[in-house]
Amino acid sequence: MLGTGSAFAKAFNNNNALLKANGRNLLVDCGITAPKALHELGYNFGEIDAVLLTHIHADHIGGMEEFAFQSKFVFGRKPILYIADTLIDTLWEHSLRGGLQQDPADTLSDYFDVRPLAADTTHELLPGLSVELMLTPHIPNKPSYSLLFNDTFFYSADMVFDPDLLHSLVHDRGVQALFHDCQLHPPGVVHASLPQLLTLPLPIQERTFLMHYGDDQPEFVGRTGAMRFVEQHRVYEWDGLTFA
Ligand SMILES: Nc1ccn([C@@H]2O[C@@H]3COP(=O)(O)O[C@H]3[C@H]2O)c(=O)n1
Ligand SMILES: [Zn+2]
Ligand SMILES: [Zn+2]
Repeated sequence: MLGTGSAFAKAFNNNNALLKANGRNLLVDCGITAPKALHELGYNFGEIDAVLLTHIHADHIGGMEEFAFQSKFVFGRKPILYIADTLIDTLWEHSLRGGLQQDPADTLSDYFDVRPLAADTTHELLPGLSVELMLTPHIPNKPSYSLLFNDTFFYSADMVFDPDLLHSLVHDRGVQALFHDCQLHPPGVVHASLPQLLTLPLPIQERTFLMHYGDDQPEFVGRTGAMRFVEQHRVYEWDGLTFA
């Protein structure tokens, strides 16, 4: 995990991940802190093969300008950008164009190999790694897509509490682990709050790991029921069924 912090956290980096599969590197979101977070772990953007974005908030896309510029002008390559088809226009027109547009580069495709993803369909991202984008509620009229990797690992985008979805993932779809954003202090409003997540039944809590938390997270260790915190800079090994 490059970071496990909320949008306003200062003790933690933005909630972004580096997912490795068969020697390839996929960034899961690329927020404001991602360039420095990668550097802290000994990576540079030239080693990132692809990025997958969940939604258009700066803690999830704020590092994309540097990723684009470094890829084009430092490393001379065009990384793959996996993104929901509904987000492409907003990402370019309303977030990145102001910085990246320069003659003759006038589109997102001048910087990235853009691969639009339809929701509710399984897509192969890298050898051995597939994803299904699930539109999950975050802010009204603002699409945000949670991620289901290899049918077994759910990684929430920012989303409000949706216990029916979590129940269905575990009991109908056999999901083994859920990384979920968590607002430690209620009300959640645009995220699931810890008190809400604590109402989940034990079998779901046991599979749930909390991320996207605020700076006072250490005060909540031991107060999360059967749920555990995702830890920044920790490497989670995942064999398709379990984490270690
Ligand atoms: N309606 C909103 C919109 C945003 N916010 C806060 O701004 C943050 C943007 O990044 P985030 O990670 O989605 O978390 C959001 C809220 O903290 C909020 O609290 N209410
Ligand atoms: Zn966020
Ligand atoms: Zn958000």
